[in-house]
Amino acid sequence: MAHHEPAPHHDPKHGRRLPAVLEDPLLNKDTAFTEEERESLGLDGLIPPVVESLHEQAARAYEQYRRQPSDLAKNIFLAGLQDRNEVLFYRVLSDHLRELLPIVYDPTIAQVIENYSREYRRPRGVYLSIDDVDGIERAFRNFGLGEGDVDLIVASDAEQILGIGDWGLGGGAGIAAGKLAVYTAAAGIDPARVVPVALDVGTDNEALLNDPFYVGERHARVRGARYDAFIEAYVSAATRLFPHALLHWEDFGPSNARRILERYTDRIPTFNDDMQGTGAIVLAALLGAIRVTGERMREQRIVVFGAGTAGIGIADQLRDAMRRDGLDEEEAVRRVWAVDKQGLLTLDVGGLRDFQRPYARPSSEVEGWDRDEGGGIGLAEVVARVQPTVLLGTSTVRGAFTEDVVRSMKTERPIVFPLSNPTERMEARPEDLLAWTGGHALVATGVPFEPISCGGVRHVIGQANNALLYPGVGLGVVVSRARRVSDGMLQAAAEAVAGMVDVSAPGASLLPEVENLRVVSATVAVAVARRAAEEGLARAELGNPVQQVQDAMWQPRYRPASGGSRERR
Ligand SMILES: NC(=O)C1=CN([C@@H]2O[C@H](COP(=O)(O)OP(=O)(O)OC[C@H]3O[C@@H](n4cnc5c(N)ncnc54)[C@H](O)[C@@H]3O)[C@@H](O)[C@H]2O)C=CC1
Ligand SMILES: CC(=O)C(=O)O
Ligand SMILES: [Mg+2]
Repeated sequence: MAHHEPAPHHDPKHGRRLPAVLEDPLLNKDTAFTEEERESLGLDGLIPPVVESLHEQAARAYEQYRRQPSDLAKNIFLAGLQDRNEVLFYRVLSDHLRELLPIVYDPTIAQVIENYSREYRRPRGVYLSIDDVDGIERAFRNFGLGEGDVDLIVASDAEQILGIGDWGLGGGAGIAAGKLAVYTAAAGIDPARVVPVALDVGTDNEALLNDPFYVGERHARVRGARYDAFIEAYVSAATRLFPHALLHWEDFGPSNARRILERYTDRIPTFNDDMQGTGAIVLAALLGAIRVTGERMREQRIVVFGAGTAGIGIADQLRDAMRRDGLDEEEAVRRVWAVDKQGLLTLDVGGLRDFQRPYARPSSEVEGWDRDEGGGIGLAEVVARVQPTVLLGTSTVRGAFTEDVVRSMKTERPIVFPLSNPTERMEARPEDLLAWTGGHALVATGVPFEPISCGGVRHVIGQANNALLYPGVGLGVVVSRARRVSDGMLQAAAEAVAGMVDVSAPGASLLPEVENLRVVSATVAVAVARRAAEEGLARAELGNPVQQVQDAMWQPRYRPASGGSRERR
């Protein structure tokens, strides 16, 4: 190579280096660089001579994708594409959203996370360690974005990834990147203005601790004061460096999830997706379901199976919805029965968590109810006694909603949402729920399903996954520059989603279809931004929110290249 002219950014001390635009996935266009760009950027002879359109590149990439032998391989292929060329990655993802979302996100993301260290190829985002609290600010600075350059940060400590438990560093890195890919595909959040953050506090997962390939800190999870100090250091560095950013929390353990949200929700724009995003999307699905049954929100009797982060997050939002429909706080709380490992939560069961306590029932209410060997009141007994109209699953217990349990709901149109992810954690499969109820169950699930035929009706299964909601919330916050994420903004998001659904045809989905995700997200964003303004929380002027949301949405298309600068946009 010594006899060649040096490449534009050649530094002899460091050997040969490709021009920066080919190495930066946010700038790279590969065969789509025009003749003029190739000349001005010093790319002549470094790319095959053909000049292709994004459309042509996307067709090739999709062919390559289709040839991958497994879902995990497909995800790894797409991650490689994202690392080379983000515009092309998002073009392919957007063009085939329904097919690719389950590969980039739920359910395949669970496998990606379980295999993170073994399949590790290159870094993405910022890795923060509890063993180097002083390095937090440096890590963010090294990422290369300045004040005003960041709209959104997704952080996870991976204690409760989906329903698969503690996955340490790879869990945090994997879920943060996956959630952000959905933000961009669904709501056009600019991929140059986001940061995925893995908060590595150790792991209690023995398989990881003993895996020679594990890339995280090799010690047990740190808890208590040191944990809180680490979270505080993360929040203060992030808000100091990126004062406009929305801080999104994902897949924390139940006690930390709630404690962290409560600590910061009145101080900064922040939200917990598992508690609030899930609560709002389930509210949206339930609003659809009661339009079918013709009942009111305040009339529902709701059994929540799995009273953790998601379960109680949902309960809180449904309680608030019943209050808005005329019940007082006490009456609304009394229409929710929470069941966890101990069985029905009553005031006398051991191990009640703070956030479960409001839903725990007085013991006098359950006198004479059947108890199992351990003394608890199991789901079957609760359902038989309560005769709920709504049964929600956030337990991670596969198959917990048996035929007997569902039949004993005895209501004509049982509303049953097995929400646990990934697929092998679902409380019931939708085809079974429909078969057991002669097609009468109103079903929505956390993972996607193809439509199901039952009794001559084609049932479209709504995906009650927070992915249908949080991207629009994030976009609404970004556009309005909201100071906080309020309950009113989440309510507005839920109602906006519900308002997009027509449930009049038999078998209709209770939620909008994934193909329409960009429309859903834009609609949610407008509703969220408007509510932020009404509540005095918007820092941006909102003259025309519809247009402002549209203008803010990043599109996967190439922009004219502007020299070979390594500056991120
Ligand atoms: N569809 C969606 O958008 C979302 C779904 N989820 C799913 O919900 C599930 C739970 O997630 P998190 O709430 O974050 O976890 P979590 O750990 O906070 O909650 C799970 C709860 O289920 C309880 N549980 C475990 N085994 C049980 C049993 N045999 N009987 C009764 N209860 C039992 C646990 O004690 C815990 O309270 C996961 O599968 C997750 O993927 C979570 C967030 C969003
Ligand atoms: C969807 C989601 O956030 C979860 O399962 O944790
Ligand atoms: Mg989650």
